Amino acid sequence: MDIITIIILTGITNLTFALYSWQQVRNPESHLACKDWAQAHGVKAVSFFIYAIALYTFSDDLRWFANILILLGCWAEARAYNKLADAGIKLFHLVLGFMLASAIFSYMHFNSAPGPNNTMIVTASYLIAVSFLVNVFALYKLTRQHSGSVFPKVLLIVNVFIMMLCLIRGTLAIENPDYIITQALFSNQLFMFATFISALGNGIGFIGFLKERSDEKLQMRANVDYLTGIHNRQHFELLTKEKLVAREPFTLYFMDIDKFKSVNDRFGHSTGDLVLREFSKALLQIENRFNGVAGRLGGEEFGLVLPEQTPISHERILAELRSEIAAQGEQYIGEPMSFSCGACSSRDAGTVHDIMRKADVLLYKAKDALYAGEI
Ligand SMILES: Nc1nc2c(ncn2[C@@H]2O[C@H](COP(=O)(O)OP(=O)(O)OP(=O)(O)O)[C@@H](O)[C@H]2O)c(=O)[nH]1
Repeated sequence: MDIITIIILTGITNLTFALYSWQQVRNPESHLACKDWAQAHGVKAVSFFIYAIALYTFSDDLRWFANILILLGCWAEARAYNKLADAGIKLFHLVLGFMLASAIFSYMHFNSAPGPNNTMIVTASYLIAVSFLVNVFALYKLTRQHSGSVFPKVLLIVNVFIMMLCLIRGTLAIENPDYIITQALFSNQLFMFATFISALGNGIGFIGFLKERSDEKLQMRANVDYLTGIHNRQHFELLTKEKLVAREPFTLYFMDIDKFKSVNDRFGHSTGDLVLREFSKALLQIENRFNGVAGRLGGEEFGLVLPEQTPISHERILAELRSEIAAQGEQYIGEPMSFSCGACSSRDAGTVHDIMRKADVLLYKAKDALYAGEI
């Protein structure tokens, strides 16, 4: 395959991934870096197409322009990876990097022999390697942040590979003055092929990472109650079912905050929301301390699953929770608050729904008793 075909293929690959990433910008779950990455690869795609035309027409000016665009694409890509990893490199430094690289490249281009030549191969290779070094720095941080994901590692390997390739190519060109004449064709073909592979690797790594992250966020949304951050009803039921299937004996508590409507009516919904969030925090602490499951089942209704064996008795845990909500009531509405509770052991019913139904019946008995003034 001749070099111009490989360059065009590389351009098409960059363009395809750029369009996909650009389309993801509208996805509310996508990362902010999506837009920068799409722009960078759009610029790279254009630069490869211009480069192909430059080689075809033997135009030095077009070759210079294509190289400046390649540098711009590379530094824009560094910006995207920096944003993705929150690596802390300032935009100013990236712009400065691009300006310096363009200035050095332009100076060398206009002061060297016309046509592709040894000096320009060395200059372009080293200058591109610098921007890949920035990518490597940001991607190394990304791999540390997401050690469980394979995609940052793919991106890191691809970027180390292309950076090394640039350095080797530049060094070969320095050490061999005949490089351009004897090896250029083969070496450039190999180099462009490697650039094509790296475009593929970068695309697959980045898009794969984006998809993985947005799936994780969607999963979170599906499992977590939006207001309080604890499990929603569906996930609470699923986790409870897992305990039941694993035959881990437990008791399920159904809790309902008393007279919550009057909190909303007298102090406003934002205070009501605050109470719900604070109560959820207390439940979450219990979940973590006792390997339980806490969830918001509806408005001001909550579920708590506690393993049968806990270091302190369930009565004490519930008493702690009661004094916690009483104190929260004092703090937020100036009077103690309370909740009513119904309970059912996993030994007393066969399915999660049966357990919840039985606990619910007992909860409403407790409510009736509360209103009847019996407790
Ligand atoms: N602030 C806030 N209020 C909510 C939310 N979800 C449900 N509610 C309110 O919770 C209140 C529940 O009222 P009720 O079912 O009468 O319960 P209650 O006033 O606690 O009465 P009892 O349960 O019988 O003690 C309603 O006013 C709902 O508007 C929420 O997300 N935020």
